[in-house]
Amino acid sequence: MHIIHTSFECYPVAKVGGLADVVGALPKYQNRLGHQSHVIMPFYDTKFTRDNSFSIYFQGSYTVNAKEVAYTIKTLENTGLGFEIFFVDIPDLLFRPQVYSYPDDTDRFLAFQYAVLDWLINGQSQSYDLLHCHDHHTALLPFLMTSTEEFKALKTIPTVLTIHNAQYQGHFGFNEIAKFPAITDEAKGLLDWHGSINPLAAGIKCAWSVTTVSPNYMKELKKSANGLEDLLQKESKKCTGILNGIDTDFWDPQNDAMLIKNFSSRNLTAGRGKNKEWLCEHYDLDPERPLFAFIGRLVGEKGADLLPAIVEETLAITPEPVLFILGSGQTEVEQQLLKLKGRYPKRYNTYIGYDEELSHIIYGGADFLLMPSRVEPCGLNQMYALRYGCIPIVRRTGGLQDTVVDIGDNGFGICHDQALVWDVCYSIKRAVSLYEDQEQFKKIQKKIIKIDHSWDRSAEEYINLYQSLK
Ligand SMILES: Nc1ncnc2c1ncn2[C@@H]1O[C@H](COP(=O)(O)OP(=O)(O)O[C@H]2O[C@H](CO)[C@@H](O)[C@H](O)[C@H]2O)[C@@H](O)[C@H]1O
Repeated sequence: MHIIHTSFECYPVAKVGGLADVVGALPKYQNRLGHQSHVIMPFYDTKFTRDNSFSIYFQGSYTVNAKEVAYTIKTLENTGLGFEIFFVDIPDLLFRPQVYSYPDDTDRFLAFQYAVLDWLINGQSQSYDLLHCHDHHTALLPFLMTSTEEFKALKTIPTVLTIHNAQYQGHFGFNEIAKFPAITDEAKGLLDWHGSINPLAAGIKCAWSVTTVSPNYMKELKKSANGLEDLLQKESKKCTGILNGIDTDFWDPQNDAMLIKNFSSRNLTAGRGKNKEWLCEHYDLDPERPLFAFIGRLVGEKGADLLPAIVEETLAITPEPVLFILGSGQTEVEQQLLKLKGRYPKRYNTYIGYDEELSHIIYGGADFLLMPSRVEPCGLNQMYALRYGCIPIVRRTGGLQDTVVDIGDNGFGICHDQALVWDVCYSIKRAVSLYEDQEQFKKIQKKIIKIDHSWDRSAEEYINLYQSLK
């Protein structure tokens, strides 16, 4: 099949979170199954675009509501990514250093989608068999393809919308309807959800198929989806959950160039020990104690607001653990975490910011990874942690529930039910007991490093889904 993924993130071009990891890996694994899977994304002003060469593939312009906008489609030369990647260049709107968080984000998302559709109609000799859009930033594509005159030439192309996170829906007011091509009242109804234009809702209504990134998250969304639960129940027949994979070419402790020391199950303890040593030396932590880490966006969904209290409670009452936190997000949480820095010498530290390399060393060196998420559609961190022999401590929610089994149930992780400080602290205590039983601790590490979460299986599940839509 000839597939095009549309996304605002794709690793290694631009990454804010897990969306980038998925879009940077899934097409490669689909190509390995004998398909032609491509990506199209915005052309940003980032290190990646400065460091690489691009060629012009197509130049065009779209007209929406009598306003003509010129765009250029670029391709990356010698991608080495395992898939072909195209970029929409609209300098005024897209060529910026950040992916999101601009006041005109709605205009940016719309312009990108219009340019993609115009290119698909006017700039392609071979048409695609399927368009796969990711999250609300590109969720209007199925609506535009089925419900507007301008883009109706594409209405026979099947569309799949993957919801990586239903908390973010991209809604805006009907006062911005003039930004759309002329549409009928019926089409207006498709854009509407509770009185505003809701791109994610429109995507759910108009896509041929809707997926979430784990089966359990799809079940949860039907009960609670930030206002979209009724819609997901109604559209239930076309909704499925497909668990994400991880790119095991890249996330491979044996060959990961970002690690201080590579390792496999044969030299697991020694190899991981070197990564832990480096972390403890650089961040002034005691290497003799069990090291608990958190990596992620410091936002409520990830339970990040609980972290300051978890640090204080844990270090006040338990003599053993050492904690390290890598993340950025809500300023208040960042400041609270920074404030705690001097208070527990050798036992707590934090790096506020985004650092891909450091994250790999943490997976390869920390003993336990904390994921007290309130919402976790799939979660990639626990899968990276497993592959690197770092035992996950997770709240039973979304994809975490699908991927981590508690040691008490003959499993390999530590699970708790609620996103509460007390629950997490209790799990930390259980983890310390496990760490004290080094024989059992190492046995579990050897077990988790072998768990297969590579994309092979999930890439095939997506292909089966696409083929069922033909
Ligand atoms: N400060 C930092 N420094 C370095 N690396 C950092 C970092 N903060 C985060 N990361 C990295 O970013 C990725 C985050 O993955 P998540 O699965 O937590 O994604 P996120 O919640 O953004 O995405 C959504 O989409 C993904 C993909 O579908 C779902 O798994 C998830 O549940 C859903 O919320 C991981 O690769 C992690 O290592």
